[in-house]
Order: sequence, then C-alpha cells, then structure tokens
Amino acid sequence: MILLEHVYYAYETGSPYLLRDLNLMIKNGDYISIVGENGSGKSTFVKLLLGLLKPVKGSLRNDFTRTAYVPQRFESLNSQFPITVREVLNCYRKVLHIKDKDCINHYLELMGMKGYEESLIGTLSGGQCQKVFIARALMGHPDLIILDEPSTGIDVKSQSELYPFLKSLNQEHGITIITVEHNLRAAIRNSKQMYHVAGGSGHLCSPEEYIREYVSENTGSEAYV
Ligand SMILES: Nc1ncnc2c1ncn2[C@@H]1O[C@H](COP(=O)(O)OP(=O)(O)OP(=O)(O)O)[C@@H](O)[C@H]1O
Repeated sequence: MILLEHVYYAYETGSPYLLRDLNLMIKNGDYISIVGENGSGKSTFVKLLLGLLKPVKGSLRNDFTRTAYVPQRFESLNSQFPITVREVLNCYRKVLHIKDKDCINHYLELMGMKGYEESLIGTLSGGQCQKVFIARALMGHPDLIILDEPSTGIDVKSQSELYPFLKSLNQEHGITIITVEHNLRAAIRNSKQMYHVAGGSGHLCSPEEYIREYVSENTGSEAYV
C-alpha cells in the first residue's frame, strides 16, 4: 500500500506548490492511470512515489517492497551506443544479486524478445525497447510496477499486446500497476482507477466517473471507449 496524507511539493523553497494537499491510498492489486495535462505534475508525482523526491509537507508511506520503474522510451539513445540487450539485463541481474543467468532468456522470451539478446539496445524500436525494460522490471519480481507513458512511440499492434499483458500482470499475478498516461483510451479501457492531476490537486475516480467529469462534450466519450 502507498498512503499519501496532505502531501505538498514545490521544486524551489518559497515558490508556489506544484502539488497541494494530495491524499491518496494505493492498495495492493490496484491498476491506476495517472492522467492530466502537460506540466500538471504527473512525473513529479511519480518521483514522489518512487522516493526520488521528498514531500515538502505531509507524509508519504510506501509499503511495497519491490518497486520496478519502466521509463519512457529513450529517444536520445544513440543507435551505436555499445551495449546489448543482454548486457543491459545482466547489469540489472547483478544489481539484484540474481545468480541464475538464464533468467535473462526467460524474461526476454516472456516478452516475445527472444533472438534480440545481442542487439544493441539503441537499435531497437520503441515497442521492442519498452518490452526489454518491462523484462528488466520483471526480473526483480516486483509487487509494484510504475510505467511512464508506456504507449508513447509505440505502434497500435504493440499497444494491443502491451496493455493486455499489463492487465494480466495485474489480474493474474496481483502486481500493482501505476502508469502515467497520455493515452486516455488505454487508461479508460485498462485501469481500475484514474488519478487526474490538475491545478496542483489530484482526484481519484473510476474510468466511468472520469468520462462523466473530464471528457468534454466536444470530444465525446465515444472517442475514448
Ligand atoms: N527538476 C525540476 N526543477 C524545477 N521545475 C521542474 C523540475 N521538473 C519539473 N519541473 C516543473 O514542474 C512542472 C510539472 O512537471 P512534470 O514533469 O511533473 O509534469 P507532467 O505532468 O509530467 O508533464 P508532461 O505531461 O509534459 O510529461 C513543470 O512546470 C516543470 O517545468
């Protein structure tokens, strides 16, 4: 469980709070999509959950023991950067003190990435790169996975594989999933709850409530579901 009570955050002392009075309980087994406009504070909120930033005021308790983070695709990764998929995963294996070297093959196979072991990480497509980073996340047997915009730069086919996979991790393996989402359709279809960040505040609601409250009449809810 993660519990936020009256959490405030500002990057600079004395400047207005970017996030104000956040109160939220994230329970084991939740699948929450964090949505909101550019600059509303979604990534900042995730950094607070990850413990990379500390609340200026209020309390944040994270009881998850194995949190994995899947970053956004690295647009700037040079295709010739001399590190292979196997080497990326092997570094992580060592960090986690996992003795079994074969686990790399297991997780790559699980993600449909068998055969890419010796590819340079920078030569992979967005979807392939995402799968490698999810494989890396799974190596640590996480109880919580936080993903930053998992569908950015990924084609429709890869998205249609990714979300059912995340859903199965959540529903069949009980892994709690938190994603930052710009893909409202994916958020509404897949998550159990949405956390809407706007004007410094956060509001937790069901996908149905989200459609009622935030999807404008101009856009039309049918565009998303
Ligand atoms: N390290 C930092 N120092 C100062 N200000 C920052 C820092 N990181 C982010 N900000 C500011 O905080 C605000 C929120 O940024 P954040 O990245 O959390 O938004 P976001 O909702 O994730 O945006 P996006 O959807 O564009 O990714 C922005 O105005 C940003 O400029």
